[in-house]
Amino acid sequence: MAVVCRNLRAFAQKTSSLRCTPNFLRLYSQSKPAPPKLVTVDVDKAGVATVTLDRPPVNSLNTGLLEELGVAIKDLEANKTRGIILTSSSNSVFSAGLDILEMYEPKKQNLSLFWTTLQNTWLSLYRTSIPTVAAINGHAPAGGCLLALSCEYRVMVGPKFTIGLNETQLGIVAPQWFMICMKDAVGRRQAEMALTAGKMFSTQEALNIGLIDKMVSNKEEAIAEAQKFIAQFAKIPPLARRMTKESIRQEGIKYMEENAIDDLKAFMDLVVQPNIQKGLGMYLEAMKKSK
Ligand SMILES: CC/C=C\C/C=C\C/C=C\CC/C=C/CC(=O)SCCNC(=O)CCNC(=O)[C@H](O)C(C)(C)COP(=O)(O)OP(=O)(O)OC[C@H]1O[C@@H](n2cnc3c(N)ncnc32)[C@H](O)[C@@H]1OP(=O)(O)O
Repeated sequence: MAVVCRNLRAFAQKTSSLRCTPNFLRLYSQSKPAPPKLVTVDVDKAGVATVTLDRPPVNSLNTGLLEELGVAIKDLEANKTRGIILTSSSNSVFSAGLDILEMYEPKKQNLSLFWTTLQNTWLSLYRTSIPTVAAINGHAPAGGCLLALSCEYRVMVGPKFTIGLNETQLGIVAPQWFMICMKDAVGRRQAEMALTAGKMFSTQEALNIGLIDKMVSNKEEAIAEAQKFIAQFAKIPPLARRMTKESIRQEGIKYMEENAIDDLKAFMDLVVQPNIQKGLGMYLEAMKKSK
């Protein structure tokens, strides 16, 4: 029932007029099949989970997908999974980042839920004691790059895909915790250059600055490399590993624990500004026209 309720809540979030009331749940569960899952989880014989983002066409991160991803991580932690490989069901996009439709002409309550779900899911992924690898099998702009950066190791299919925190190109500032993730991976100097320019890196460029750890030529190779990375931890005492990861990631963890409310307020205040709303509308229009 918990899973059904979660799925229904995710569905209700997609359809602003519906609410997850008991009556709605009863009526809905009697009359309609469950909505498709946005995240699938497959655990192999070695106990390694492949977590696949599955929200066509571009895995843009809406509240429903983020919530499912957060729940999947918690479930895998409870089941003592040996590793998590985060990947995409698309063969050209890992994730297009935050779903712009969640931010365009939003209801206040939905916007708040969206951002807190992003914060919580990010923190779950960033701090999980389970070894994490992003198998990046397509473009990964902005929030898509954030998800990859939150993993411990990044294998990317190249050479034609791009990755980066491109927020300044969109006229916005990446939140502090996005910046911390980039600094974690490439160091302060490269992070400053990447973020101020909002640079999208080719796979080779990303490899050169350490934004990704390995370039491969297809998804199967990416998964195999991810499995190899995870396998090395079989010989490492888990408590020592967990404490080391938690300690080395302290800046990001502490930042979110201490600033989640201010971060939410800053986001909410910014998004509803008329000039930002106008910009979002134009951006959506431009994406449609570029087809
Ligand atoms: C832009 C945000 C601006 C302001 C926010 C305001 C305040 C926020 C403050 C702080 C938050 C800061 C954090 C932001 C992080 C983010 O993640 S913002 C999102 C940034 N993402 C992008 O800019 C990526 C845009 N997409 C692309 O570049 C391409 O789609 C991509 C290269 C990923 C794939 O290309 P392609 O395969 O050719 O697909 P299409 O471009 O044709 O897209 C297919 C349909 O998907 C829709 N779509 C694409 N990206 C998004 C998205 N992020 N959200 C919602 N919808 C998206 C696109 O419109 C097409 O729809 P259609 O089929 O036409 O209906």
